[in-house]
Amino acid sequence: MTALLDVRDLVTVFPSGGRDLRAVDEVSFSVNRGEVLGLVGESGSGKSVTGFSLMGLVDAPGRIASGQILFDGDDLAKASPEAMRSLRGRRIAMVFQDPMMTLNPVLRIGTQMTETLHAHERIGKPEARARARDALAQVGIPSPEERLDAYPHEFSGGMRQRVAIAIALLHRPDLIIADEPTTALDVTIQSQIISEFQALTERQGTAVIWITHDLAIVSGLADRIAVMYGGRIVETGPIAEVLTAPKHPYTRGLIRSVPSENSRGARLAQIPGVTPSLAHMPQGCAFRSRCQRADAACAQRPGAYGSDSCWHRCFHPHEEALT
Ligand SMILES: Nc1ncnc2c1ncn2[C@@H]1O[C@H](COP(=O)(O)OP(=O)(O)OP(=O)(O)O)[C@@H](O)[C@H]1O
Repeated sequence: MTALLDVRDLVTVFPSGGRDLRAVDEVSFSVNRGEVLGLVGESGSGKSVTGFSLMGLVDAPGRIASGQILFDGDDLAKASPEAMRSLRGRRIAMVFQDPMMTLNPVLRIGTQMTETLHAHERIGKPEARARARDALAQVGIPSPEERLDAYPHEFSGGMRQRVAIAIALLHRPDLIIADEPTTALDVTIQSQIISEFQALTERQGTAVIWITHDLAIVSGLADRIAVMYGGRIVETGPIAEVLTAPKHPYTRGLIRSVPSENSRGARLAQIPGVTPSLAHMPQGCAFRSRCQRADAACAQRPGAYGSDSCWHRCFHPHEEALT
């Protein structure tokens, strides 16, 4: 089966001090139709910049320096700004941590939704309004007909994020990139929105890249996982396989730092040290400055070891399952 999205050796850079700093460094992964990929890593690991690269939304002077983003056969890394504008929202949509990245504060919700329907699908006003109302109802907005006439500030944070999700789903895109969409919300609302989002995307057959620093979120949500560190994917595979027998020391550290039922009250094992800044990324394996297994070999850049669908980048991988 050909993947819906096939990202190959993607490099996205931000120029600084006369150098191109690699925020995304030779990243490769694929997403099949209807599949959910969890893109996980600590703050600054390059998850959002990967998402923005796929959407053609990297802030200048940042740019995609090399690699391919094959989406349904077309290379988005080489697509014109016009082609990306036509694709965005319609075939690939993004939900951000802050819903105001999607919503225009001075326009009524209904106007925003019907304008995008008109622009992308050329449908008339009454039909667009009905579609917009149904989309709000689908994400659990009460009295959707009346709420179409409200402004974004008249919604609570959770409801505003629901509206942003409704807009992302409006054109039944093939792929949604969800960038920490529930992080700013309280835990109960968070889990409600996650399960509603999951049900809706499943019903529509939408593929999802779920970006998060929180492994607990993706463990119940994703089919596959890709773990990022220092702009690189260090391990990827089917979620159950990676979570039960993580090979990369960084993945193992992330899993150990997630609170579980059993660990309540116990000290969690934090990964010692901090993520190096882009300007000070170590040569070779980016994790080696924090890794207890690192030795001289790790000054070289590790290749991808394993199978096409399940691999890691480590010279000293763990072989045993987690206990
Ligand atoms: N517009 C920009 N200009 C310069 N550097 C940037 C820009 N955007 C991101 N970066 C840098 O790129 C690196 C990756 O950032 P990114 O936001 O993708 O990380 P992340 O894993 O999504 O973290 P978070 O969870 O905090 O959003 C960081 O070092 C960040 O400082």
